[in-house]
Amino acid sequence: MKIESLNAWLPNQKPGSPLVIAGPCSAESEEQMLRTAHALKEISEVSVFRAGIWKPRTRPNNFEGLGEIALPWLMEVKKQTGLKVTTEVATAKHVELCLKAGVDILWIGARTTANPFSVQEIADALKGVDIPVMIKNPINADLQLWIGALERLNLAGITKLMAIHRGFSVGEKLEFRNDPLWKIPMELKVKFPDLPLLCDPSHITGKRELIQQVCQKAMDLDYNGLIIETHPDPDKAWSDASQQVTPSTLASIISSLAIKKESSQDKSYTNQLNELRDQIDRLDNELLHTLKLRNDVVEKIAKAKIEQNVTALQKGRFDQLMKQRMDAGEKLGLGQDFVKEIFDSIHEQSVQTQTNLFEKNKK
Ligand SMILES: C=C(O[C@@H]1C=C(C(=O)O)C=C[C@H]1O)C(=O)O
Repeated sequence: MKIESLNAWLPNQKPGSPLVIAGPCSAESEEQMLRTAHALKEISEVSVFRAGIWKPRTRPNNFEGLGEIALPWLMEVKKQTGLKVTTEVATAKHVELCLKAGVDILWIGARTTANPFSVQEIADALKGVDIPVMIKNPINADLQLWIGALERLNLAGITKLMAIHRGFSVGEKLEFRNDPLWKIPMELKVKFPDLPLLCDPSHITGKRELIQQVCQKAMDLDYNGLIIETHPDPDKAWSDASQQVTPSTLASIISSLAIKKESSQDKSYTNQLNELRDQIDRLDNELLHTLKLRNDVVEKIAKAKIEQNVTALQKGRFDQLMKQRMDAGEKLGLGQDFVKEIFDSIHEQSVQTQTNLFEKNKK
């Protein structure tokens, strides 16, 4: 993918400080938007104003956004405050209306990203247009679908692309509204290092009290920016009331953040890091060696099972083993989920090794 860096098209963005996009979940009135925008303008880090005009809702008969009539209000925000403005588009018609009005940045929502037909329709409507587009992760935990949407826009000639991490629907009751599954955006960042990545803590948490901690985590993971729902009177918001913050809360969240740099040239730091990374390299090699030894034993077990015509999977043994490993891990201060994930993966591979040998032995 050919992606332009943030600074190439947002020249006022201070290098090293996060891009902050803020504004209400939904446009409710011109007065509400201007009031929010004027308060946001006073926060120097905020450079883009957001407001939803077309709202995809899970169930019918909920507030679905005011639609087209709110577009001139967005433009009035831009005129009065100088902030760039952005809204969500889900159809070619939305794109056409936004382009006609002069909206600066578009975003594609999580439900739309999940549907390649819709993404392609938007990409086609943007052919030959030079406008930044932000793409939220699909609601389901599918990195390829997210990449696919970015590629569709990129193939249509959009090079000012950004990804927004808003968490994933996993259908379980969680502390957060959407499961962040941090490893998915991290994989995206490693795969496309030039692609700016923003965090949407409002949709991840669903609760305003948890927003600060998620913002800090995003900064610790080297995200390029934040998109945070902000409302002058959050409890009275027409949508997503519990996750919106006031402009003054937003200001204190932003000023509380410890912004880290990507690297440091400090001599004693680099020396220390090199030594510690040597240790990691050695330990990882030992881990690999141990895994190879374990695999040799698994192969011996497979041969014994072939003789006796016994199944590869032994649920009782695995349950017992997992319990013991998790207890032992906990005593060592390792997280239970971490230990479980590792042994699940080792076990899956082990069973696979055995069934491959069973198969080979048949021939
Ligand atoms: C290796 C075995 O086969 C499978 C793999 C296991 C493992 O890798 O530890 C454990 C139980 C079995 O499901 C075994 O039966 O011991």
